[in-house]
Amino acid sequence: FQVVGESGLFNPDDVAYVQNAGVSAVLVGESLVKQADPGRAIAGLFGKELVH
Ligand SMILES: O=P(O)(O)OC[C@@H](O)[C@@H](O)c1c[nH]c2ccccc12
Repeated sequence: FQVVGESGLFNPDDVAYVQNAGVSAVLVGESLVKQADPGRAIAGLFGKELVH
């Protein structure tokens, strides 16, 4: 089965933290809907800049 990390993930450190704890997917809500540019916010969460 898949373990999902959810809630309270606001930055790349948070995502890395739950990944280190063994999750294979993340569910992010608040930190994305508060961003003006969700695509960029997703890229930022995973430590990548979007090509533009
Ligand atoms: O906004 P956050 O803290 O990133 O959380 C996202 C998500 O985990 C959360 O919205 C959620 C997970 N399961 C739910 C079920 C119903 C409503 C909301 C949720």
